[in-house]
Amino acid sequence: MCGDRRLGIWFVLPFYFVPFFCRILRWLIETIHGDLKGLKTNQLKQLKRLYHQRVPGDRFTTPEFAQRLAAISTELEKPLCVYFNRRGQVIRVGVGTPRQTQIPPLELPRYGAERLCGIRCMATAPESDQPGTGALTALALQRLDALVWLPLTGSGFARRGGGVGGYVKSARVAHLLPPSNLPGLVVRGTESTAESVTQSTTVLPPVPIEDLAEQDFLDFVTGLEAEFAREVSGLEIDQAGDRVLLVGVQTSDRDPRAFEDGLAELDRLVDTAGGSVVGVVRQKRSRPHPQTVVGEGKVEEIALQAQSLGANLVAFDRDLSPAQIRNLEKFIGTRVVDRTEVILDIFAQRARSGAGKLQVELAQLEYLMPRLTGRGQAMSRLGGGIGTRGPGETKLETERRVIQRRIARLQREVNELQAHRNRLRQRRQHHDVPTVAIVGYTNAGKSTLLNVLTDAEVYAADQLFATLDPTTRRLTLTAPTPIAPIAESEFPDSPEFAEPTEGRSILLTDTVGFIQELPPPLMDAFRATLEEVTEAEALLHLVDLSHPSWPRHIAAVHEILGEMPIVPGPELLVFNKIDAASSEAIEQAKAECPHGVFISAGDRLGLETLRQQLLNLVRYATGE
Ligand SMILES: Nc1nc2c(ncn2[C@@H]2O[C@H](COP(=O)(O)OP(=O)(O)OP(=O)(O)O)[C@@H](O)[C@H]2O)c(=O)[nH]1
Ligand SMILES: [Mg+2]
Repeated sequence: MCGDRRLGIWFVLPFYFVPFFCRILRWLIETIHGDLKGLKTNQLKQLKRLYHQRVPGDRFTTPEFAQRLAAISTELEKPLCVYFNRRGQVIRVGVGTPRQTQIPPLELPRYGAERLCGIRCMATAPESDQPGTGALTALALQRLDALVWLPLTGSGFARRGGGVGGYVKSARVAHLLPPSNLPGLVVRGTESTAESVTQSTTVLPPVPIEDLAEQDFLDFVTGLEAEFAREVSGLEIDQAGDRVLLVGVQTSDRDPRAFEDGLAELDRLVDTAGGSVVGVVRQKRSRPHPQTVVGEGKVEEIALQAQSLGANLVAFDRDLSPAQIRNLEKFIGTRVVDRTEVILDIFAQRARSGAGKLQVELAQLEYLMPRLTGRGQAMSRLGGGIGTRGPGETKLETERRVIQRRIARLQREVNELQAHRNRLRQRRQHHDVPTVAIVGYTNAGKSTLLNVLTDAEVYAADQLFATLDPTTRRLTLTAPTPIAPIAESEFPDSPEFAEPTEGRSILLTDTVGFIQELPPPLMDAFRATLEEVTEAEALLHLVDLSHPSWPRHIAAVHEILGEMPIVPGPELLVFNKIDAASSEAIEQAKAECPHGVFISAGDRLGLETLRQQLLNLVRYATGE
């Protein structure tokens, strides 16, 4: 009997609770967005009722819906926006302009550059018959299917039977333009938001509302998407990697030349990482914005540029905090990386040897560790690209603890590697062969020089960070040939050159290239490799004299050497690529560094003088 009653309760309970939950659900779904100040309850109810209406999926609108919306808007004396999905269902109602009621980036579906977001907005406008920059910005930022603009007449009438009419007569449709319509796909330079938005959107002439209701919306949108897809696939054939928008922030502590150099270097880094730069946005600020690095307006401009140029990655020329990356990704809607991540990605692609891979993995994990939470919420990191290669992807999803354990293990392995290298070095010292490490900015020609001096076969290429692992080769320095080759006569030899000297064997080590503001995780992870430098008896500091920023490169190398725990031995400054350097650069270098040696490793110029100077350097370093 009692059991029967209990059963009965279980049977009846859902009838009480289901409607209750349905009401909560409806309340949650039927939210009215935007500025609700001063709205009466019955007006709110009227707006909520819009959620129960729908238009046929293949129509822009129906005259009835447009008139109903216009009538409410006229009564409220406020603009209204209604958002539809492709099935014609109302998914959002807002009081205000398209800008004020737009869907936050995280709530928007993202289908990639070849598709639109699947949502269209119908907006009433009490005052303007044409969408302005604000509305078009919203259209571009959300990648809306279309914006249907309904200018209000200011009056109207109620029909018998409940219908309304006369509140709106004509409508305008605005939509996004495929990238080829932009003047010059590669936009390098700053553009204002207004300019880029008018370039990436178009507003069609007004049509009577009845005529618009006759037009096939699905035909329109599939045609537009087909055009986007054609162009995007064309772009993808051209460039397989990431399409990257660079952002440079010139804070007051940055010298303008150094800033431009840094930006050019980031361009090169992105290129080396396999991405292609599609545009550059610059901003001058006294200091970085704590939340978003650049100002609010600039974030919007970046988002718009990324949209209109079809960029899928935004790279900043400075390091970003984990919170800044999260905020930027949320606003911009694409992945955001900083300079360190681009460099780490290059290292991940380049690492060949076990030791190199180990060090890169350690650096990547140390970098990613504080950035694990909330990263990549706005977009999938699947599918590869800058910042996703190497150990990143799968481990990102694993727990922090697992990663910490892995870091500890890698650290132990790096320590073992360090001990192994120590033993090798001790053996060399045991044989009393002095070591000279070739150091220098990345791409200076270090590996090329080792190859021409010792017939080594180290990989040398016009790429940043072509070398990650050190290579050591023996070089026998003998007395100079008495007749100097033609090239030598261009660069007068030092007085010692003519003196016959006896031969001597040295070990020459090619090392990983340096870069300004070397990311600390890399410095840490490459400790074992960099010790080759600190333990060398002397350094051959190679400088690419054909690079316009060579003085800055010298300073950057000195700065990194200064941070090393053991002070490296004496240094010989060698200027490379004189075949490609300007005569002014050669003159300036000679004036500033009178003891420098001038060579072209590529054209084998000045090598005899270099050998001689190396011998002197080694003698000086070993106290002979
Ligand atoms: N014009 C000219 N190019 C040179 C010379 N020496 C090297 N290069 C070129 O410079 C580029 C970089 O050479 P690498 O030897 O790989 O430079 P690296 O310093 O080892 O570079 P990383 O290992 O990437 O740090 C290659 O394309 C070389 O062909 C030179 O004397 N003149
Ligand atoms: Mg190299």
